[in-house]
Amino acid sequence: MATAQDIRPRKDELAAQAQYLSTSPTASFHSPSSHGSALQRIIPVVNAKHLKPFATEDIKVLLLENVNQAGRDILSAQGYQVEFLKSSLSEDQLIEKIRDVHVIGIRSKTKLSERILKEAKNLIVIGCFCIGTNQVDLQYAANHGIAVFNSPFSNSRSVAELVIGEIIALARQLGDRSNEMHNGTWNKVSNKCWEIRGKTLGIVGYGHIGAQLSVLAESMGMSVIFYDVLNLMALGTARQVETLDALMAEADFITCHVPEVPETKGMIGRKQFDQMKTGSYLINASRGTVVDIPALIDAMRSGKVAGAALDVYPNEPAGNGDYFNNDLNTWGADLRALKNLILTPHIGGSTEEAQSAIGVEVAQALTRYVNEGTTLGAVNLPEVNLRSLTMEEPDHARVVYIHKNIPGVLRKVNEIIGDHNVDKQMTDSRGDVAYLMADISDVNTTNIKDLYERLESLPSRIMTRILY
Ligand SMILES: NC(=O)C1=CN([C@@H]2O[C@H](COP(=O)(O)OP(=O)(O)OC[C@H]3O[C@@H](n4cnc5c(N)ncnc54)[C@H](O)[C@@H]3O)[C@@H](O)[C@H]2O)C=CC1
Ligand SMILES: O=C(O)CCC(=O)C(=O)O
Repeated sequence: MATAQDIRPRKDELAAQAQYLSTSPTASFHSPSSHGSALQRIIPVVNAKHLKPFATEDIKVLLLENVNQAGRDILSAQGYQVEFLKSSLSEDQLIEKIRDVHVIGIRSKTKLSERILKEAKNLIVIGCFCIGTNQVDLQYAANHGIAVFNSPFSNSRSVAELVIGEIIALARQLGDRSNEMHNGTWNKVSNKCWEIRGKTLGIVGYGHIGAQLSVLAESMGMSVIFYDVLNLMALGTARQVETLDALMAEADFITCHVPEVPETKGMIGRKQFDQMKTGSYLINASRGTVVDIPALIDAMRSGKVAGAALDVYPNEPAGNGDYFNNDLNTWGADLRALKNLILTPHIGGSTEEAQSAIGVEVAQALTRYVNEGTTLGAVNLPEVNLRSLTMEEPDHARVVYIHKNIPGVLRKVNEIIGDHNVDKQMTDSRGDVAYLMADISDVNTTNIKDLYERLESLPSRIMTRILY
């Protein structure tokens, strides 16, 4: 099994380095979930040396939840051993599998809790092939030197378009009319069917998706208001309101685009439904815990809410099949019986465009991290990057030292690597964890082994990797 200290000379791979030009996934003009980085680019270096940690055929990658082919191809092309599964796994199955792997790729269903990550002794990096990272214990991962990457906006447009479709479908009761026709019933009605022009859309969470939706909705003649914990620039003629209460009371259509965090759990509950205008509509394509579904059922039965669209649920099945029943969520049957309710199986980001873009973006981030130690775009570690080594620097090695953020560590590390020529070095910290990268020259495999062992023996050590 490959380990980080395995310093066998890598195969001679002189292929030019992939010319990554991806923007930093956390860079955004207003994203609150970004970690403060300005727009950063991975600048392609002519004649860059392709660093590798150890024999790449030893790197085991487990991809769950039908990760897109484009991403699978990038990882396989590196020579990694890639195992691909269409669905997610039960906790026990996952524990068995994760023990072995260095890289895991998931989407929104696989929960990487502390219990599971504790078993992942070889894991160095997690790729969330989606936006949300609430399914991963990010702090536990950081404290154990496991980097986490996601794709923060590649499926935003797909979600926004789905919501636009749903606004019209709800206003015109399209789901019900279509179901009736499928059952042979002709039911030509205009009662309580509306144009969306001139209606007010209330967006809860004005991030990547909310802002995109704002532009689309205005172009169809809607007025847009939004509520966000941050003070944000309103696009077009949209208007930020001070409170969620104000948004609930004013909007005709309310759509949720907040992350799953403790503050958003049950954010739309009985009190909020009471505040809504009678005959208004609710859409949730964020996370299932954001809306109190029994309260929604009551609000729809009473006529307060005239229609709703749900794409996400507190419990979602691991794979496709006949699972949307009361075993999954106790209120499943009550929900399914409601009129003018569009239920979709978490497909907000499920378009060909989004999935292949996400596949490429996350697979490239994983490859860069495994091969070069670059953390640009990581959601739980500081963002650290060094200019690439070139082919003219054959006896160089890159030291990656993830350590506890405590005083005195840099002095100790520099005592160790300072025996060699340190060409360049960068270090940054995030909370309790710090990440150091240094390129050193004129080192042979014996030096590298020695460096590795000395760094590993420091009490501050979380994880050491040497790439060359
Ligand atoms: N249905 C699906 O397939 C998909 C669902 N999602 C979900 O949508 C969520 C939003 O995605 P993005 O727009 O890309 O995220 P984002 O991070 O760009 O925006 C989220 C916005 O919510 C705001 N926010 C956070 N807590 C809040 C609170 N308590 N009250 C009001 N506003 C709050 C933030 O300030 C931010 O502006 C994701 O976290 C994910 O869970 C994302 C993609 C696909
Ligand atoms: O497509 C998926 O599996 C998950 C989409 C999603 O919810 C996300 O990107 O956060």
